[in-house]
Amino acid sequence: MAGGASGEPGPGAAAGIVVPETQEHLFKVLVIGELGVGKTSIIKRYVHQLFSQHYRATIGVDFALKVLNWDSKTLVRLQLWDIAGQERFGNMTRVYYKEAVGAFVVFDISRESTFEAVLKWKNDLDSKVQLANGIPIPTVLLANKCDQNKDNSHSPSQMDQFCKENGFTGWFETSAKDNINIDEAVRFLVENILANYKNFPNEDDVDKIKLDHTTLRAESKSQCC
Ligand SMILES: Nc1nc2c(ncn2[C@@H]2O[C@H](COP(=O)(O)OP(=O)(O)OP(=O)(O)O)[C@@H](O)[C@H]2O)c(=O)[nH]1
Ligand SMILES: [Mg+2]
Repeated sequence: MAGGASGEPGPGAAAGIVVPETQEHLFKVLVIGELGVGKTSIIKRYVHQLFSQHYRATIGVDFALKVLNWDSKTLVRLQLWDIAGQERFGNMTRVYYKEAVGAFVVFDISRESTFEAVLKWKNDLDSKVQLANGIPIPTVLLANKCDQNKDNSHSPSQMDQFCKENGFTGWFETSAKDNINIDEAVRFLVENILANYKNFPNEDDVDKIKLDHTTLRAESKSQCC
């Protein structure tokens, strides 16, 4: 245990605690797409289980945090960046996209023009943020407001093809109103982010975990002594 074969007490033992073996990840995830497609509503539904019909446009960027007990050894902190639709015409997206490891591009199935803008968002994203190995960050397409009538029907196989051709990891029909497929879409994105992480661990993240454990020990010490 903490003392090890040498008989020397380990750092956890010195502080009177056992350092947990949980891996922690902090993932920055972007939510982008045209005005009014439901980005804020999807995040509110996912994080707070709330929905409102009332539309208040996001100005600039908003944030939400969701902590996921992914499995018995993995804790994921998802930092969701809710970027205003009107930012596509601004010049801040480069700043907002920095260090993101995953993204959702959202459109509204009842407004075809928002689907037409999806590739503008995807191209903007890919030109401004990549993984350390230069490949695009995993990006999931969300066809939101699936509780409404469709403006144009793209069949599932057409959507599959669209995703394949344009570098989307996958797509989901969602409804923030009726809570359809939102948990599933997030789970799918996180699985893909974690798969990348396993192949190319991000050193900053690893350092942060080390720091967290050091802090934990320091805090425990200050409490007990
Ligand atoms: N029927 C229906 N309405 C939705 C859904 N999601 C969002 N809405 C409505 O669509 C409107 C816009 O939603 P928001 O979440 O504010 O849209 P947004 O993408 O954050 O918009 P910006 O902040 O301007 O970029 C609101 O009136 C919501 O109530 C949905 O799944 N179904
Ligand atoms: Mg918004």
